[in-house]
Amino acid sequence: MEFVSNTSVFPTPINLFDLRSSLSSTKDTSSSTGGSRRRSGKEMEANGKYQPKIVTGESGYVLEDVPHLTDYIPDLPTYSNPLQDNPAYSVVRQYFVNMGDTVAQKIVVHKSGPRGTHFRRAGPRQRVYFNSDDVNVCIVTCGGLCPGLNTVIRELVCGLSHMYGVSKIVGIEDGYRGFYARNTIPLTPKSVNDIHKRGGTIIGTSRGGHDTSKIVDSIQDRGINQVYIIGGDGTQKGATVIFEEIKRRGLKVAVVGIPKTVDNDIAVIDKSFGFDTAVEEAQRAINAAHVEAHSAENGIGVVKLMGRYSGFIAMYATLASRDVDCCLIPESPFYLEGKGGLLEFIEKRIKENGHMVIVVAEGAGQELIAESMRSMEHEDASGNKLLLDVGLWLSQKIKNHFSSNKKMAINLKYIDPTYMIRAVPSNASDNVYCTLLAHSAIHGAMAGYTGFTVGPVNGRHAYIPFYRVTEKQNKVVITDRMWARLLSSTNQPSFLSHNDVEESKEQETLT
Ligand SMILES: Nc1ncnc2c1ncn2[C@@H]1O[C@H](COP(=O)(O)OP(=O)(O)OP(=O)(O)O)[C@@H](O)[C@H]1O
Ligand SMILES: O=P(O)(O)OC[C@H]1O[C@](O)(CO)[C@@H](O)[C@@H]1O
Ligand SMILES: [Mg+2]
Repeated sequence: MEFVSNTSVFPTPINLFDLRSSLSSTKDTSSSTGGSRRRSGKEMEANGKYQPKIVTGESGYVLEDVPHLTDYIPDLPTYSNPLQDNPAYSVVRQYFVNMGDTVAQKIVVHKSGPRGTHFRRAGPRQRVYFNSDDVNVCIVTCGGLCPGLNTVIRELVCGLSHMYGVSKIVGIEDGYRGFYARNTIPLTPKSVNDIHKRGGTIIGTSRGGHDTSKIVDSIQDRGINQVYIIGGDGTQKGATVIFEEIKRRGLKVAVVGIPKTVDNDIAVIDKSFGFDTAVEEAQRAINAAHVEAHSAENGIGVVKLMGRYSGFIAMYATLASRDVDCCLIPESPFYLEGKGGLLEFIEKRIKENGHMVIVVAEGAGQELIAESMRSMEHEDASGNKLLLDVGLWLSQKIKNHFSSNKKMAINLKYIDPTYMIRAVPSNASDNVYCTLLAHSAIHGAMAGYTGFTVGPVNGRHAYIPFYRVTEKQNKVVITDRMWARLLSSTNQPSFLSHNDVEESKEQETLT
């Protein structure tokens, strides 16, 4: 069986045979939310922190379940789901999710291998734990911008209102600190009707300012009982401690995380919303760099894209464009000078083609820059390390290289579209994805689940415990096929020695 590696929590393996009847039940009854809820006694550590709900079954099946309000508030009343009287949904055959449905984390399996980790399938349940008239919702957005934030807000408001008849919904202004330092913004289907056409977030966002007790005081004082928190890995860590404090106080408040990251660095989920839009927008910058480079003698276009610790945007934008000669990401160390170095490659490519385009993710080569510049080790308000500008640094290094000894006259143009790619509204497919995320989040909260993040796992939306999306970041695996595809498409050097490759493979096996 697979155990989570988070050291602050200790999984409790539970045999599926004890729970099979409730897990496989097709009907949601007022006394059952699924088998795992019965184990509430085992779920608390001595310090009161959440302990993962692990259910094991035959052939190495593991369910990493999410908390439920009834884990710590017994005998909560249930209500029939208003969706069954909704003309749009009542006609759908099997609209309610079977209580035993789970989603596999790994879909490539072997005949004799274990079935592996599963998550509870997202979707509406026959019985809900909130009476629509009593629901009091708040929505907050935290961290950096991402295309689709407004769409998620819109779909939360419209979904709550149209599917469950909820009318008390407010936005918390400017991120976590807004809970205790700002007024709330009332949100109605009418007021959010057009917001998906705009970039940014209409309720504002911020970094830093997470004060757990002040936030939970504010939730309690306002009588809020469903909290939807949209944000990246830092935000989901913040949501975890809010959930723990709410549980410690014994409040009937569902805490739901909706993962947001333009960098696509959140683990477990297939892809984050806004990522596709960002990759598409990055094409415009790469095209411009290509046009400039192609039209000049020995033209070089350098494009810096976002990606603090994960180079997904740079990798996908490069693969999509086909005009890029070299892509540099944080996960793949490179070096400039000497045999097999970047400068040698640039010289060769310019001689061959007369121009070239380089895409660099903002987190690439940070150790190299720190070696040649005095690093100040600054952090932002959330404690994220502030990066040195790799695009400017690289451009200067290339210029210096070619001007030294009058090697070759080059024409270099540096394009930095980083904020432009995340400030745009989401594209069509991201809009649909945001709708599904919002709806899955609403169904989960109404069904009494809490302390979870929602997201697609192998194409199926699932409820994922917070610790699984915060324990590690999603990164490009440079020994995977995708990075190999990129290397073969750009024909750039891998900058890796045999030892580096072996080390990287070892690390991947350990995680
Ligand atoms: N370990 C933590 N515990 C509690 N709160 C946290 C933690 N880490 C970050 N936060 C809070 O979460 C919010 C967002 O964090 P952060 O600025 O790191 O953005 P993020 O959610 O990771 O999104 P992005 O992808 O834009 O970086 C901030 O208000 C920050 O104070
Ligand atoms: O300037 P800000 O708002 O702190 O955001 C910059 C960071 O945010 C991200 O876009 C993640 O949201 C990173 O790619 C980037 O480093
Ligand atoms: Mg982050």
